[in-house]
Amino acid sequence: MSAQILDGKAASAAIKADLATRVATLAEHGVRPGLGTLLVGDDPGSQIYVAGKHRDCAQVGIESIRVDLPATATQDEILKAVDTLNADPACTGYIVQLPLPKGIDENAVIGRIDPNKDADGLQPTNLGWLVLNEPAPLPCTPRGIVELLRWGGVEIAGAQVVVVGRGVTVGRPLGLLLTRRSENATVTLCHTGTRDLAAEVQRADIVVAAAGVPSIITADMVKPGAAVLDVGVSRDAEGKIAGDVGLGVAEVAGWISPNPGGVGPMTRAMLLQNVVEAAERAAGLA
Ligand SMILES: Nc1nc2c(c(=O)[nH]1)N[C@@H](CN(C=O)c1ccc(C(=O)N[C@@H](CCC(=O)O)C(=O)O)cc1)CN2
Repeated sequence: MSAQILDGKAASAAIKADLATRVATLAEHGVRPGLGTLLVGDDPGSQIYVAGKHRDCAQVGIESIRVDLPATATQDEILKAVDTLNADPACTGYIVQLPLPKGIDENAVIGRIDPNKDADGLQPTNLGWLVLNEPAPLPCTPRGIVELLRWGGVEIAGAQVVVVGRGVTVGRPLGLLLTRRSENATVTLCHTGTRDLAAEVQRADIVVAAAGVPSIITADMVKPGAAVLDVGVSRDAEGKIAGDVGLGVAEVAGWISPNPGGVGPMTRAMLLQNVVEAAERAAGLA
């Protein structure tokens, strides 16, 4: 068996085309959404992702505002930049690119974001709305994963999903999203304290690997026909991506997301979608 490809590039291109028409409609109502990014330091991966977000904005007609601070920026300087974005009327939504440099209190910075401008759905108020199942911007990678599964025709309702990794940008919110009534999956969240990872993965219909450990998911762990999504991004010395899913898994799985070209482009598309939806709500067009 060879797995069907969950092509995030193709799926995100269709989403972006739809968003471009919605941005044009907003323009007819005198509304121009603007996405801000705050990047601190020189992490090579973060530089690539932020540049991609600005390219995406240009493609769909969203204005973009880029704020870069050096790796030496203090907590106070970062909070000041957050306050400036909170106050900037041209910036209708923004993100603080993660991770922040060592020594910075990440939660304090995210907590300072105006929840109404939180394009990432990671501000504590919005994560709280997600727990309460109330409308709010959703975290981009989990939302992108759900959309990619739907796009590929993978049955989510009733599925046994194993998520590997309990990080705040992927694993934890993904568990909340997939267990909503509208998705209705059963989710097991695995992490470094999981006793027998292989046994958990072996009974999964859908595996989401977001551990950041190269090739942690091997072919012998995967149930034949399962959907396997690779969210892991480790980089070698040349900056080349090594995913969490090992060689040979594609021969066993029913669906597989490439990495790059799978969940990453969906993450970026969902960020644009959050920005457009917020602008539509504000304009009374939602
Ligand atoms: N504030 C946030 N920080 C981070 C998030 C997030 O959702 N919000 N998630 C990740 C990184 N991320 C988004 O910022 C992200 C990851 C990957 C991609 C992407 O398009 N990847 C490409 C490959 C690009 C490359 O060559 O490296 C792909 O998969 O095809 C976009 C965004 C951590 N931080």
